[in-house]
Amino acid sequence: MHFSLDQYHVSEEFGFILPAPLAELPPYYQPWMDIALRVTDLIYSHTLRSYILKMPLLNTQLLKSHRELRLAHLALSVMTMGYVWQEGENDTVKMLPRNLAIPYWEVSQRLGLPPILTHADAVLANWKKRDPQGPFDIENLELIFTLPGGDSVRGFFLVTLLVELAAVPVIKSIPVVIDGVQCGNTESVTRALEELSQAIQGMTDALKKMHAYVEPEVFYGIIRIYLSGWKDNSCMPSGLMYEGVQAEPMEYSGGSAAQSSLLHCCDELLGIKHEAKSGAFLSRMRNYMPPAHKRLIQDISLRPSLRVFVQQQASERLTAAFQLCATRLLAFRNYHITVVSRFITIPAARARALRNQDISSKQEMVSNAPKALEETGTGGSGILSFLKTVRDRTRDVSLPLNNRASKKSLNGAQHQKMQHAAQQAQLTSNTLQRDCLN
Ligand code: HEM
Repeated sequence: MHFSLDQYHVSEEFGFILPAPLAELPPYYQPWMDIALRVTDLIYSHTLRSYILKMPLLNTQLLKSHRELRLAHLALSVMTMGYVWQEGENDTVKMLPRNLAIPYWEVSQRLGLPPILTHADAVLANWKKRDPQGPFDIENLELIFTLPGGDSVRGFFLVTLLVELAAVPVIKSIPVVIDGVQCGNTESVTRALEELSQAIQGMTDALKKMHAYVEPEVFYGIIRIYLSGWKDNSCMPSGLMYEGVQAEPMEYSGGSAAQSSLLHCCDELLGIKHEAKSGAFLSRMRNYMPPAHKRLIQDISLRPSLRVFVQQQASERLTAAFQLCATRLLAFRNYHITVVSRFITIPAARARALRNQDISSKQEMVSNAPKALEETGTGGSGILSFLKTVRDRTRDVSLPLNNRASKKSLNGAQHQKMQHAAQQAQLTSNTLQRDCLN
């Protein structure tokens, strides 16, 4: 049967990004919007919690469309993160009040999303164009809701959105690859993999923009706490009670691009198998995705193996195209590790050093960062060792090229192009590894 993207809530133009998100809810929900749009100011004036406590309990049945529900979830998520973290890690709350918790729970249930800020909220559904006729580029984009962190928070969410946009051709190639494998069409699988590898390169290029738009100290010292959850978080050891929803507190992980469906799709398509502990974390992250996106990942995993097909066909051009996808995915993960070093590991070391010398001052943004986040993030294991394990398993999927055979079956220009691209990708990952990982 032909593999179609229609049933997965993804589009040929926007991939996993929610197309044209709404920026307004029906007027009945104005009390939510009035607060959600001012969350940052209300946090700075330490008044957000009192505004939320006075908010009316609204009926969610007036929310009808998927886009209305997504906007409502985003607004309620931003309020929740602000409510919990308004006073930093030392004065958190045990309970989310019923007038926020009940509608949040209902909207979450209808969407199949957890009641916490996810990648699907903050990135996929949190954008609008300044000039509606203008291009989809960062200068013409704005967030619908923001959190403390000024231009850096805008940059963090929008650059991540650009990575999602760069990956649209990845999503478009998936059905072509799957159908091609099923019908034994080597030529179409090869071409689709060549496009896919180019799109992965585009994702890495988009990720590089993080440095231009986000300041590491602001990310580490201000933004990160508002993305944090209440699972494996020592400053909220028993999670959060959602008043009027359940008598026991619940635990949820914070927002992270580990919840983006992109890399999960690439992994399943290329046949990358993760090690038990990191694999368990990544599978858990699938519960933080819109259910249709999670289903796409699962359905890819149920299809016959692309890697086995590539090995069976013994076509050098096909093998080279597969190999290029694997190498470029490896380069993306390596680059991501350098980003994490710059935005988390280095500022964390600085914060620790300042603390040890007892010279932490309010002026130093990193000194104000929550200590509880220094060692958490991934179910207890260190962030970098988790990311390196995931990276190493990506390397394992490689199908090295047999050089002599490849010269025979590819024409000269094709061969040179593939060789050059593969060498470039290899060089990038070698350099990155040498520079920052060892
Ligand atoms: C300043 C920028 C970024 C930082 C500091 C950062 C940090 C992290 C951290 C700490 C993790 C570990 C898992 C967790 O704690 O949730 C992670 C995982 C991950 N991040 Fe990022 N990230 C950034 C940008 C991005 C972007 C733009 C993407 C692209 C969509 C991305 C994709 C991923 C993926 C896919 C994982 C799961 C591990 C993997 O599959 O390799 N990250 N990130």
